Amino acid sequence: DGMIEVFGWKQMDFYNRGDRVPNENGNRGDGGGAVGDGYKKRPPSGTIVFPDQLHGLLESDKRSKRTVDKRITSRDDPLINIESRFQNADTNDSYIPYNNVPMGATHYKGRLFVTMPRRRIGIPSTLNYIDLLKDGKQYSPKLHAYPDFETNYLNPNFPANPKRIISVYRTTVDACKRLWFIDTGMLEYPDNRTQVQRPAIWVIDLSNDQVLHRFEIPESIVDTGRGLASIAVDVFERACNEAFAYIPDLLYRQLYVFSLNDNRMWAFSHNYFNFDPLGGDLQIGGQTFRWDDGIFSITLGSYAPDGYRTVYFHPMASNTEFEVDSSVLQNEANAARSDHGNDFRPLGSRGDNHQSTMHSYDQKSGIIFYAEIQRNGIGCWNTNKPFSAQNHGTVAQDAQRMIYPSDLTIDDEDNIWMMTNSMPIFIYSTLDPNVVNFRVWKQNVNEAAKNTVCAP
Ligand SMILES: O=C1C=C2C[C@@H](C(=O)O)NC2=CC1=O
Repeated sequence: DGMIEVFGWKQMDFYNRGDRVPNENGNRGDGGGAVGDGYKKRPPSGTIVFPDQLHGLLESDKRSKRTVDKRITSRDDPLINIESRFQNADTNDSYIPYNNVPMGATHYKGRLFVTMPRRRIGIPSTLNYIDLLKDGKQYSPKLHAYPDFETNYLNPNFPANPKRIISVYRTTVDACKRLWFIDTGMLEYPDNRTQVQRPAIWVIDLSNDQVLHRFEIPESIVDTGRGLASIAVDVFERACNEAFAYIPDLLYRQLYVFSLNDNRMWAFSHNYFNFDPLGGDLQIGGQTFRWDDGIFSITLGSYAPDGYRTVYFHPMASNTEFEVDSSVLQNEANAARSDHGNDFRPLGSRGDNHQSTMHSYDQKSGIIFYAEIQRNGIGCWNTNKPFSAQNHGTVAQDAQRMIYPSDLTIDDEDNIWMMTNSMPIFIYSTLDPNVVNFRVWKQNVNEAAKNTVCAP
C-alpha cells in the first residue's frame, strides 16, 4: 500500500560543512560542535580543484546521452556551462550545496546511513548518518559525518590516506551488526576522475563505531574503484568471521567475492553480468539517455538445508533477473573456470521498462523489492511464486516525487527504505534548488506488499 515519505531535501546540509577540520588534539570533528572547540581553520589551500572542473564544458566521456533533438552530449556533460552552477562558489569551498547528491540509505537501530559519493567538489563527508532519535521528526535533517568527520576529511594536499574514505556509493548492515561499504578511492569529478587511493572494503562495528577491517582491493582484481557501487554480505550470525561479501562491478561487469576469514578476494566473469543493449535506453525525469551499466545489485535469498543460499543479481541496463548458488561463489577455484556450465541461470524478464538499480530480498516473506528507475517507483516479486512478468507487482510509483530510486534496503525491523535522488536531472540538466530533489521513503514490508501480486 505505497510508501511513506519520511524525509525530503531541496539541498543537503551537514552539521560539519568542512569549515572546521580536525586538529592534532585528536578532535575528530564529529560535527555538532561549535566552531573553536578544538578546530583549526581550514588550510589556505582549500579543496582540490581541477581547472576544467569549473571552466568550460567537459571533454566527451564514453557514456552518451541522446537528447530529444538527438544532439549527443556525453555523461556528466551539462547542457549548460558548468560555471553557471557555481556562480557564487569559491573553489576553496568545502561545501557546495548544489553538488551534494545523496545515493545510499541504510537504516540500523535509529541511525539512517546516507552516502554522498564524491562526483563533484564541495562534498564535506561522503559517509553520513541521520540521528533519527534527535532529528527524525525534521523533514530535511542535517547529516552527521560517519564514523566521524576526520575519517571523511578530504585533505586537499595529501588526499591519499588509508585511514580516510574518499567516496562511498552504498552501504549494507550484516547479521553481525556491522556496516560494510566500499571506498571507491576515487574522486569521480567529470573529465577528471582521479584514483586517489586503492578501492577498499571497510567493515565498522556499529556497537562502538570502531573500524574492524579494511581490505585494499588489489590491482590484480581491478584497477579502478569506479564501478564498485554496492556490496552484499553473506554471513550467519553465529559465524561472523565466516562472512563473504559479494561485490558487483557495473563498469567491468564482474562479480567479486571477498572472504573475511581468508582476507582474500576473487573475481567471476560471465555474460550474464553484461548489460542488455536494448535495456540501456532510458527516459527518466524528462531526460533521454543511454547507459551501459552492467551487474549492479546482488541480494541473498533464504538458506537451503546445506547452509548455502540463492544469490539473485541483475545488471542495471537490463530487465532480466539472474541467480547463482552461494556455494558456487564461495569456491575460489570456480572463479578460474572458463565455463561455468549452468551455475549462473537467467530467471527471466521482469517486464519491459523494469530496469532496476538496487533490489533487496526480505527473509521473512520471501519477497524481493526492486528500485525501478524507468517506472519511478518500487516493484516486487514473491519468490514463493513462479518467476514471471505477471508475478511482478507494483508497490509504488510517482513520476514527480520518486525520480531515480538510487537505493533500496530492508532493515532488521521489517522496514523497506528507499532513496530517490533525481540523478539524471543532475547529470544531464540542472536541479531546481527551490524544489525537493531528494527523498527518503519507508514502509513495512507486509504493508508494502498488501494489495499487490506479491502479497504472501
Ligand atoms: O546509481 C548509479 C548510477 C551510475 C551511473 C554510473 C556513472 O557514473 O555514470 N555509475 C553509477 C553509479 C550509481 O550508483
